[in-house]
Amino acid sequence: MIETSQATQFRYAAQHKPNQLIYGTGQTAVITGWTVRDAIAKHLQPSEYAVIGQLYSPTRGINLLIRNLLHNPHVRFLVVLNATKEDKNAGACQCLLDFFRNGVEESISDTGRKSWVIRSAIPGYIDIDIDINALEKLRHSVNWQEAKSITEAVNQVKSYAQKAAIQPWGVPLDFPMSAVEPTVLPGPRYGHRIEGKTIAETWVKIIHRIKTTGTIRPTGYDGQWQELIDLIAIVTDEPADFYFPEPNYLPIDRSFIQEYISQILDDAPQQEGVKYTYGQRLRSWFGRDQIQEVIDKLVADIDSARAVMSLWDASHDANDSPPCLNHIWVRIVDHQLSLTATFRSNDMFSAWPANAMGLRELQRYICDAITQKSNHVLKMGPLITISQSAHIYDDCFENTENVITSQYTKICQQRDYADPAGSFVITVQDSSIFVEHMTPGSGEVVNCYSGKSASQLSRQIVADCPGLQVEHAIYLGSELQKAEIALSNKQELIYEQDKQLKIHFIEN
Ligand SMILES: O=c1ccn([C@H]2C[C@H](O)[C@@H](COP(=O)(O)O)O2)c(=O)[nH]1
Repeated sequence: MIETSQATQFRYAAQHKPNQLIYGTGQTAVITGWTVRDAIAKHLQPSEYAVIGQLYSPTRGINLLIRNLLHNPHVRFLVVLNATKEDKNAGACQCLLDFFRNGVEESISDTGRKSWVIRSAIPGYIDIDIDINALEKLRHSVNWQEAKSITEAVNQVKSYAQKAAIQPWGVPLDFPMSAVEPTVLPGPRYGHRIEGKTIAETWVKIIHRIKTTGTIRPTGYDGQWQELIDLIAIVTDEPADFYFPEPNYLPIDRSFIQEYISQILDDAPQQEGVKYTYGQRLRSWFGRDQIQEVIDKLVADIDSARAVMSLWDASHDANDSPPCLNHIWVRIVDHQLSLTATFRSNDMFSAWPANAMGLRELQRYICDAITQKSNHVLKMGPLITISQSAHIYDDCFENTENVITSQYTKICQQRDYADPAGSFVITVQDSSIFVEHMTPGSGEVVNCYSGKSASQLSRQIVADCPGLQVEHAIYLGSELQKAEIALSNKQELIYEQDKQLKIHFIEN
């Protein structure tokens, strides 16, 4: 605390996310939720606030915010701006207010971690390592107010700033924090292809791939993430009403998705402090309704490869918060309508499932509209997302591990053996191994191989069909090896594909 002739000045010291905050010298912390923090800061003097910061998530953000407040006992006032649709969807501000209103109880988090759970309808957790007496002291020492608009928040901060300086409620407090250190397996950094039937199944495979082989890097947001570059996810069969697993291990539920879909499909007015919405970029930002234009274009020319929607605005987006979803492309092949969406940056644990469901709904909307406006009978094809920076934030590592542990093995067991690269029939005849390569559907023979060496045949097949599924390729390698063993012991062993080698009984 520094006494000056004009006023008492305090210095806010952030232990967490220090570069994401705007610092002042007053005694009021301003939490702006999803409203950009500068939208408030520009109406205030630094002497009127202690700190201004955003809060997005109740499960990830509140814990760090509370830790920072415990370290800054000079903060005696809190203004929580809970103004936008995004705040309502996320529930973080609501949950923070419930912390001050109702407190916490010792319980178990969604992922089975012992935590202080906020007494709120919205799940929010605080680390159990924090002393409950400190939490109670904080709750009772800070005067808080909810604001529903920027003006209301600004007025509230100004009115707190009128008060004479108050003593800090205690000394700065810090509590230990356990870090989850990931181990990383080797793997390619650039270009991954992951396919699944549903968004849920694909998601588990995605987070497994990133978590096991992603590079650990700084995020630009005072933390780290694990990242793969250019990850293509292909969802083939998401049902119209969306598949939510039971129990639901996704980070979203049906009610969230209902709200979220309108952010992609519907226009939204520009609002101070509120970032773009995808619907706004698609429907009106460039002075045109790009969704309608894509529909009209494909109705006029079903074979068009020009059905593009662009969300990146080169004249604006060098600035703060450019959209993560940048490009959408719709294609019709064999009466199947596919949609490919490119994200420059994608939070694969927390955001991808909602992004994918929102895009799937857009795909369905376009598919239905084209069907209605034309004579074409269309089926829904795959949804494809290309995530350029496909990352998982370090504060989600533990949740990610939990989902992988509980779901990944189960998902890998649901195999189907249909490889679009076709199938192979292996026989041992006379003095050679014969392999016929056939198409997946009708079983037409498209190639034949023969030889005595399993490794040589494997190499030829892999060179001709580099897109073989990994499991299929491993299977072929082991079958060919069995065939080679049978061939070199022709008197004693019989090879039959997919069966154990049989012993030849020679009758005397
Ligand atoms: O629809 C969205 C919107 C945002 N993000 C994530 C990606 C990044 O983790 C973060 C945005 O950070 P910047 O790249 O804009 O700094 O939000 C998504 O995954 N999907």
